[in-house]
Amino acid sequence: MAIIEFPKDIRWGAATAAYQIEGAATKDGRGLSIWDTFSKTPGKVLNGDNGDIACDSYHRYEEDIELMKELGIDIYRFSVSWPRIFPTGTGEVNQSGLQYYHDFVDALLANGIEPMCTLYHWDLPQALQDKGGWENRETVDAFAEYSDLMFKEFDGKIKKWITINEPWCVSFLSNFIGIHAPGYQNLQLATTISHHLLLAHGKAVTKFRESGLTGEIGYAPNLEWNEPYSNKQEDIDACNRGMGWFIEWFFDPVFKGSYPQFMLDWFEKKGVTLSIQDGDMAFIHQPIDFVGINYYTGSVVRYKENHELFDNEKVDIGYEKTDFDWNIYPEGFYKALSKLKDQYGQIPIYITENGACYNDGVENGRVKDQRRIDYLKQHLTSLSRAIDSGVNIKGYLTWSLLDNFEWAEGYDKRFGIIHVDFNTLERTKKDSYYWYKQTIKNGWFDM
Ligand SMILES: N#[N+]C[C@@H]1[C@@H](O)[C@H](O)[C@@H](O)[C@@H]2O[C@H]12
Repeated sequence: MAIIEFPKDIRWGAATAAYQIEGAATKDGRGLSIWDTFSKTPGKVLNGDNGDIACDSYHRYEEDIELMKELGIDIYRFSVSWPRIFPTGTGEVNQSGLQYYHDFVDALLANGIEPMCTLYHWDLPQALQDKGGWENRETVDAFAEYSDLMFKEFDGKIKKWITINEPWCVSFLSNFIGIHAPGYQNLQLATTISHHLLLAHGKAVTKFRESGLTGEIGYAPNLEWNEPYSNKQEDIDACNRGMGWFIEWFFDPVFKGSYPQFMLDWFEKKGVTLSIQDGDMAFIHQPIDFVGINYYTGSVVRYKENHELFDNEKVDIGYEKTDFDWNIYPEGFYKALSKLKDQYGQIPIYITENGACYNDGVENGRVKDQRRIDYLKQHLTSLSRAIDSGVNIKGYLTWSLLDNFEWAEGYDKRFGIIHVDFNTLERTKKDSYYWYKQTIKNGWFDM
């Protein structure tokens, strides 16, 4: 067997998000979010599930923190529910919402766990959506106002900030593919929103820098790896378009100051234009302290004329799949991280999400999720290989600490290393929890 070892200073953590775990959807002045609306729209979420209760972490966070402490993580990524702070998105602040996050963050710190705070993990205040949501540039300014308040309110307590989680999901998955809130299917709308999200990121970074507060700030794009089916140029180009949707489209503006021309050209062919106002790119392109990478899967891709958005198709060559039917593709993790290093240099990277959906249940008080352990071993091996090749990895946070509300899949898809019974809300540590705990303690594992 091979020993896979990690640098002694790597951070080990876990991640969640507000709408997926908190519940208490109408408690203590919280306003409605687009996911409250979407999840209660018939047919949008499997089994009609919603986040009204979720894991009830709003009331049970002390138990969750005990589980984190036992696990041995030293950093925990969570998100703030924007409508818990600004019930209508701007204007009057909900002090109860601020107090909740103060109590939560204080409890993390008291247990030696550093908070990594995501400001936007998809739960846009419905009141802002009613005024056009991310298509409306006023939402960009509202996000900057919300971010500025959070920076100042939690100065000294939170020192790692993530502006936007997975802008590709917020823009294209939610407004072109349409399976996430608010559920539109309009490529021009989605592309406009992708720009406004990056602008919102940039304006929040500006607020952070202007505040002079201590800490680091970044964003958390997601990416999939596309492997060309052959070395034919048409297959290579088809792959690059598919990956360009995730990588160059959301990285070039931040790290190079402009959108990738090959993607602009392709979108123009599809009748999509990008309206960039003077000064936008300067906001977007300003330096950040780290980038969070969310990686789950990859695919073999080939050219297919006039097929879908990028004239390409995924080819099933028999990769094992998770219970979400996603390819298990750890090689893609290494290749994607290497591509980022080659294209964007030595940006500090936190793996802010990596994990797998396996729906193993509790049997005699135990959850035997060996498939999740195997997934984590494979991907941490790829991560170790990336570190050895010089990729500037600062930490690894698995998705997720808890089984939780998996968006359009509701509670049907389980990503946690801790099982949650959504009837009783009882937490059960899975075998993968114990494996991850030992790996964190050792700083290595036996492949
Ligand atoms: N699906 N899936 C699991 C996971 C989702 O639960 C997170 O909220 C997202 O940031 C990202 O999509 C990844």
